[in-house]
Amino acid sequence: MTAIADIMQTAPVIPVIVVDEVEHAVPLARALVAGGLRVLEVTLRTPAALDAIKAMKQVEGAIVGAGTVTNQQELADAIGAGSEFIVSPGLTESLGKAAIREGIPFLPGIANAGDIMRGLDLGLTHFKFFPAMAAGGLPALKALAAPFGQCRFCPTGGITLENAPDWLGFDPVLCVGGSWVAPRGAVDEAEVEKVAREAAALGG
Ligand SMILES: O=C(O)C(=O)C[C@H](O)[C@H](O)COP(=O)(O)O
Repeated sequence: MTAIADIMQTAPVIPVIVVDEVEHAVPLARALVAGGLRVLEVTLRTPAALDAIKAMKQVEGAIVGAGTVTNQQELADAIGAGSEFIVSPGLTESLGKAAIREGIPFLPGIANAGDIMRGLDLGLTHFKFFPAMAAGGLPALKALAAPFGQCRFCPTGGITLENAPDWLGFDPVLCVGGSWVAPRGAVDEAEVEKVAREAAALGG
């Protein structure tokens, strides 16, 4: 199993995906992977999400995980669907312990020092900074990261092609998450691939 640090360093942008119709899953994953974004976070926000995860895993090169995992039941469902990593908007002790017990790469959300300290208590060092822009943007993450030199981050929430380079220029940031690369609805594969390619190029 790939460690969360490796997953975070696979591509500079993790698409945050909302799938309403399972038919959209494979074309979307195919276009994103073709554009160079291999790590795909499918949010458990829609009834189609678990089937979308199963379907996307058939796309060669895709590393498919579940997002918006908020409790142990959702964790079990996500793992059952074949998720290769788990993203959560926040961090509870019960979810953190369960993810560690399962041995699945886990990226929980943090937004303050207490959240980070709860993660460190569990042995976690890699976090999603969420909601990145609303929680104070890059100045907030710089201030938060300073006392926690061992931690690495994936800012998500309000990230765009335009502001992503600023975030990625900060050393503790390994990647960013964003929905801008994965529009909802019917998939124009050529267009998604083009937008993904621009995002993948942020990695230099
Ligand atoms: O669903 C989750 O688990 C979340 O944590 C929320 C998402 O990460 C953000 O909604 C993505 O933010 P945007 O790129 O600004 O659309």
